[in-house]
Amino acid sequence: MFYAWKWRERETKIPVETSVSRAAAARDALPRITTEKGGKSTDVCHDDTAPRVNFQTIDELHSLQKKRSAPTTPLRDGSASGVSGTSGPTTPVSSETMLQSVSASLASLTRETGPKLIRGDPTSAANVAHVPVTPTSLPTADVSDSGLKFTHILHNLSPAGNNPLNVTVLNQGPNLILIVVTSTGALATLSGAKTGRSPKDKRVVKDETTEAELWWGKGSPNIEMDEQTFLVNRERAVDYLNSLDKVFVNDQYLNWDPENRIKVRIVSARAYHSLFMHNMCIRPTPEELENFGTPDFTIYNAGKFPCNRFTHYMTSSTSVDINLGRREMVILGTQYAGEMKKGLFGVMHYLMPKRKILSLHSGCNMGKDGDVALFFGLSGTGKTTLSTDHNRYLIGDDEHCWSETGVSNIEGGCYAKCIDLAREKEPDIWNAIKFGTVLENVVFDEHTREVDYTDKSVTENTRAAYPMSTFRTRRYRALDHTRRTGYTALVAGTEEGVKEPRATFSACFGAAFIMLHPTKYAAMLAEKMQAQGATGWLVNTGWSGGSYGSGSRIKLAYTRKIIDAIHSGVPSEILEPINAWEDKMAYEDTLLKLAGLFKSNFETFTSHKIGDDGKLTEEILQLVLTSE
Ligand SMILES: Nc1ncnc2c1ncn2[C@@H]1O[C@H](COP(=O)(O)OP(=O)(O)O)[C@@H](O)[C@H]1O
Ligand SMILES: C=C(OP(=O)(O)O)C(=O)O
Ligand SMILES: [Ca+2]
Ligand SMILES: [Mn+2]
Repeated sequence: MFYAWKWRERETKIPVETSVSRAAAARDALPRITTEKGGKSTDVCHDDTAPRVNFQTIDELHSLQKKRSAPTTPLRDGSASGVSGTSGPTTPVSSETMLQSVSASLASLTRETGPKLIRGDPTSAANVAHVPVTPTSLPTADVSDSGLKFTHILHNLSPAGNNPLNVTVLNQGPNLILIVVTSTGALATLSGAKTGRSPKDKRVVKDETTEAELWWGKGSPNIEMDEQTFLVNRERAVDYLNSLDKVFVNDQYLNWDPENRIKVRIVSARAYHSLFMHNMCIRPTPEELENFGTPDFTIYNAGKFPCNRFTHYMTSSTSVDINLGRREMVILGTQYAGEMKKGLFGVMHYLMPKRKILSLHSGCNMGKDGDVALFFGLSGTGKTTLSTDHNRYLIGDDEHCWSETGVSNIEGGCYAKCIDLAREKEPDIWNAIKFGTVLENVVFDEHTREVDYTDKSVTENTRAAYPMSTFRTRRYRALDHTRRTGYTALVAGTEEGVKEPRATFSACFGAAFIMLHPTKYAAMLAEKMQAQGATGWLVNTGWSGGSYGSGSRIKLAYTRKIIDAIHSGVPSEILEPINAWEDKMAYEDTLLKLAGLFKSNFETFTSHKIGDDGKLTEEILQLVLTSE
């Protein structure tokens, strides 16, 4: 059984041949299901009441972000220096249709049919476009205060032009974390207490369909919740959003392949989240926006507003909930913007394989001759850095789809780690940090507003989110040759609680985002590599010359040279890692240890059968066992 998504579903069969060589209109609410109650998932969930290392209060967090300095250039504190812009809507979308659609998205499931909406910024009354809205309900006994007021909708704002995002940003009030314009024009902000993703707080609704289709249990990133609990959290987020004076709404696309793109709506409380998704998702043209219609998937991002810990399945005040049946995601108790993009990536990991399209956690670029390279790796291994190559066209830095016709980027922007970012080392990323770019959790000088990229006071996981239009790019391109490079490790910072690199075998170089069993993606990868004659390379972008502690991270310049060598067809023998280790015995020991970890990790997958006869599982296992 498939969910009734609005697009044409193609017949999908999991390919069974392998061998890696050269390689809908709203679905009715689901029937309530019963799930095991009690402490089933206590081993995977965490308690976030542990004291923070760096800050205890919002004021302390703010003071971490601002470096003390002597005021050389007097700038007026906080306010709109260097910022201009007028308020009011500029998108030519049919206002009434959009408002009705957003009102339906924000409707409480238990009270009014939808909030009363007005376009524009309430803080600039003169410029607000009042659009007549048909009253959704007359006051009755169950009406709420939020049903009596108007909510201002800031729809598809962009950072530039006549749009008021920049002004809006600075007008969020004293209790909220603000955005500050830095010396390059990039907008710096804080994500609050959570500065990385919260995989232990991610929940996926288990219903009769997802129970059968998704990967559950040991090793899986999908921690179950039931439909009813999802609705409780959804209502919590919607009620919170409806209590606000203004709400940001982004209507955008995912996937540059026009045949396989989906329409997403992001409803959020903070300008920063709206601007982040404006940069990260594909931006519709005014005409496309006019005819946007009903989104295929909606995110309700309540940001800092927490979940209720007395709610079933909740083990902290953060909850990131995905409901594939309702085509909705709810975010409570975290403002880290990466949750939104990676949440949508999970949705693509569910939808695309149904259409025989392989979703990939990878960077991607293309040479002048049309050769395509995919860079697989967990967070911090270099997908963004290495796919941003001055001599090649950037396709995308993180999320791709490999279909029969080519590789396409899912997103419209990049999300670069910027710890220790330097102009000389990474000029392209450096230059992308300008007006419109969102800088998350970086530290800047309070007077000059120059960013200090070496400063980890807030977090090591500092980020820059910028639109792809910054680079020479090819958005979508038929595939000629694919070279595959891969390495996996878990670096500090991107996930809460990870403080130093850890050896890990993350299925598909991104187990946190997959929805189906890893062997399904593995089978598709094997088939596609074989069909396209793709070559795979394992490139170490991590420790060289010894383990973490004694060795050091291989220089970025050298990694780039190795990748250049791969592109120009150098023989693989010269790229032997043992040559870099002085202590050959230590190398052998580490290798053996790693092989042992790899083998025991793989045992998780041996029980899973693909296809009717499990032949593919056996073949993959055979490959693993003979490669020792
Ligand atoms: N040899 C190397 N190869 C790739 N990145 C490196 C290397 N040495 C250091 N780095 C740094 O590691 C980080 C890689 O992060 P990023 O490219 O954002 O990873 P990902 O996109 O895979 O999460 C960057 O800060 C980069 O400067
Ligand atoms: C944004 C993320 O991805 P990456 O670190 O791979 O860029 C993340 O994992 O939160
Ligand atoms: Ca987190
Ligand atoms: Mn990245």
